[in-house]
Amino acid sequence: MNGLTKGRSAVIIGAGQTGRGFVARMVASSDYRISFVDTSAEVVRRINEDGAYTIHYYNRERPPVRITEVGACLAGTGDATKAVAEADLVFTAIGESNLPSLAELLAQARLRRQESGSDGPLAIITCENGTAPARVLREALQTGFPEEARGIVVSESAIFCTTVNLPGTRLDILSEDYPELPYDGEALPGELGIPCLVPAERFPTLLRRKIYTYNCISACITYLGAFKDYKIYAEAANDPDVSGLLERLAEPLNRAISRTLGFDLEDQRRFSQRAVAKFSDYGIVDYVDKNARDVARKLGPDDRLIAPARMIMDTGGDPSVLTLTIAAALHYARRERESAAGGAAAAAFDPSAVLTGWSGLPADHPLVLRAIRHYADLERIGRGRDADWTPLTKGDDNGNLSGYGQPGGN
Ligand SMILES: NC(=O)C1=CN([C@@H]2O[C@H](COP(=O)(O)OP(=O)(O)OC[C@H]3O[C@@H](n4cnc5c(N)ncnc54)[C@H](O)[C@@H]3O)[C@@H](O)[C@H]2O)C=CC1
Ligand SMILES: O=P(O)(O)OC[C@H]1O[C@](O)(CO)[C@@H](O)[C@@H]1O
Repeated sequence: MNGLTKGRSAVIIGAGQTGRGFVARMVASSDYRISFVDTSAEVVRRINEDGAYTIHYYNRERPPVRITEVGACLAGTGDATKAVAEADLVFTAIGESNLPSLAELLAQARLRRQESGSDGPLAIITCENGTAPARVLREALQTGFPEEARGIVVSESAIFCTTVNLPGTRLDILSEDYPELPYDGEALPGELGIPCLVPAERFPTLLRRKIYTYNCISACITYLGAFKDYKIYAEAANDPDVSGLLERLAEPLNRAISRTLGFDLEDQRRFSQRAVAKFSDYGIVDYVDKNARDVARKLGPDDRLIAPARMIMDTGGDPSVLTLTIAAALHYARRERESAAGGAAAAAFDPSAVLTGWSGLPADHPLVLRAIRHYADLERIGRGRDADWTPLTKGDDNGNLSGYGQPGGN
């Protein structure tokens, strides 16, 4: 225990699977008191009633970790502002697209801090899957609260740890045994007193690489797996059609990322192989639907499918595995709309309009045209594990999928 850090306070905004199940474990290994802020009254109530919960590992040989003496405040209350104002370190784990909604809370907390004479900056670390979560939060702060923004430092981290709620419990978590949280040490210099937090340089580039490799591969497993009607994530990853497509994706993706972001190709290959190996591990029980949430975000211009597909095209590779995944993601979005509207929205779903709206690409962009053709291919083949995917997976003489030819063609 580091005596210098004794009595410090950490606030984790977002008491969900990552906040409660991973970030808290990273912080609990140091001498910070932990409190949560969440919009869910139910989660806040449970944390305050129980004051503790357990993180179990997929690897049953590792003893579970008990997180104790925790409390929580409901977002939007004075208690939440007070907790953030008094915090030595604040984490967010609420989803990148929700970050702008924190600007007011953080600005009020900063003001309160100043008024109470404690003038140090409010230090935030985002724990979100996104390509630029710190920028998203900084921009919201600067737009809405330019004065207070000057006293708020925003760093970002990369989450490699899979966590799921443990069914049948109030707050317990099932977690991968991941030991550390890498974060942007240039944005937040200085000793934090939390050994599991590892500062890294060039962090915005590292985070983009993570989203465009690890989360890109994950999105392929998820949406292709969802179209085949898998529920368990590792089963989807081990499906022969899906794993064959991942193999086909690996080289163009690795070359594109290595060239565009400046990583050594061999190192990039190992990085992507590790991701595939993890996602194929039946011991890490994760769910297709959990990974499929928020399709609009995942089809955004800078996110895990569109940006790497463009990088692959720009470096002369075949982006068809990604355009097929984009098509499967559109089918997922359509099914979500249908079930929300009781089936009524089926006829109204225009995949091209949805994709151009989310991705920002024009309707005649080669990636959009390919994805829309794949959308029709998938419709023809039909859902389920027994559908014959040979027309989609066999590739042409040049190794391109579906005979769609070279990049730039459609
Ligand atoms: N669960 C996982 O395995 C992984 C999650 N992540 C990332 O972690 C972040 C959180 O994801 P999960 O924990 O899985 O989601 P989750 O849905 O389990 O938890 C999110 C929590 O944030 C709360 N929340 C939402 N908006 C809020 C706001 N404005 N203020 C306060 N609380 C708010 C929700 O009520 C919920 O309790 C996301 O950015 C996700 O991409 C990254 C890698 C792995
Ligand atoms: O909110 P997102 O971007 O789906 O991220 C969460 C997912 O990311 C992963 O770490 C990898 O896909 C999953 O374990 C997790 O469900």
